[in-house]
Amino acid sequence: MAAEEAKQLPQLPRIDFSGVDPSAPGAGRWAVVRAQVVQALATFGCFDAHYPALSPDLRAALFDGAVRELFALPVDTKRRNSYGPDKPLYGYLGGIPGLANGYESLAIADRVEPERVQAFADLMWPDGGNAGFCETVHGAAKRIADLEEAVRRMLMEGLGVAKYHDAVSESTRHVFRMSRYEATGGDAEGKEEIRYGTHQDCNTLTIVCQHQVDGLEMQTRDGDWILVRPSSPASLVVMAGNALRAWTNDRVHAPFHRVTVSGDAARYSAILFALPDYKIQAPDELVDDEHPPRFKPHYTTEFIRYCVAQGARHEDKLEAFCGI
Ligand SMILES: O=C(O)CCC(=O)C(=O)O
Ligand SMILES: [Fe+2]
Repeated sequence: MAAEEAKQLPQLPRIDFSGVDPSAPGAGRWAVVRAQVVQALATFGCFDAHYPALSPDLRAALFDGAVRELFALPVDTKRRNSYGPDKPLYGYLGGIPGLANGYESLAIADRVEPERVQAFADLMWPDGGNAGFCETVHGAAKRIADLEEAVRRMLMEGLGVAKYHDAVSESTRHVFRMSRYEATGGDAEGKEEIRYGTHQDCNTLTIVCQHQVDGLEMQTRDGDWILVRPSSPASLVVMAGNALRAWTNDRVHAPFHRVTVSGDAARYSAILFALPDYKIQAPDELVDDEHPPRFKPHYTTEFIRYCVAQGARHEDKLEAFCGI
C-alpha cells in the first residue's frame, strides 16, 4: 500500500491508559478514558490502547524468550496442548484449512492463574526448567487480563449496566493464545499473503499484542482496511467480538479483521480472548422501543460451533445465526 494512500485512511482511535489502575475503578483518569472506550467500541469496535502496565521489558521477555522457545518445540510436543474435542478453539492449532495458512498457535485456558500456566508449561517441558517461562507468561497475561476487565467495566458503566459487571466477570473465561505466522520470504509486491483470513471474533473482547512485525488489519464500517501500526512500544489492540455485540443489543461494533504477512521475519502475537459462559441476552436496560431486540438469546459455544461449521465465509454470521 502506498504511503500517500495509507495517510488518507482513518486511524484507529488511540486511548491512553496511563493513570488508569484496573484495580481502582473510578480513580485517576478513569472517567475520561471510559468515555473514549465507549465511543471507540460503538464506532470502530476497536482501538489502540497505550498501556504502560505491560512494560516493554516484559513484552520483550514474552516474545524474545518465552514465545520463541515455545514455538521451537517439536510439533508432537505442541500438540499436547489440547482441551478435548468439545473445545476446538482452545488448544494447539496448526493451520485451519481455508482460514489460516502458515499459522501455528497454542493456548492457555480458562483463567489467567499461575497454576494454569504451570500446567501448560509442564506439558511442554515435563522435565522442568520452565519457571522463567511461567513467570513471564503469567506476568504478561495477567496484565492484559486486567486491561480486559477494566475495558469491560468501563463499557458497562458507560451503558448504564454496571450492576452486571461482577456476575459477568465471574462467568468469563480467559484464553491466552500465542501465535506464529510464517514469513513469506520477501517484501516485494505480490509477496504478501493472508495468513489468517477475514473474520469477526466470536467472544466478547479480544486484546492483541503484536511484536515487531505488524500484520493485523482491521476493517472499518465503510469497508476500508487499516493496517494496525502500534502507536507506542506499550500499545495493544482491543477489539469487540460478536458476543459483546449481541449482549449490548448491537450498540458495540464487532469489526472484521485479518492478518497479512510479508517479509523475511515470522510474525508473533499474543492474544487474550474473553469468553462468556453466561447466556448472551441483552439486559432489559438495553432493550426499548428505540432499540428493539436484535438477537435471539444463545450461548457462545453454540455460536462458535455454527461459525466453525460455516467455515471461512466472510459474512455477518451473528445475524445469520440469531438475528431477529
Ligand atoms: O494475531 C493477530 O494479530 C490476530 C489473530 C486473530 O484475529 C485471531 O486469532 O482471532
Ligand atoms: Fe480474530
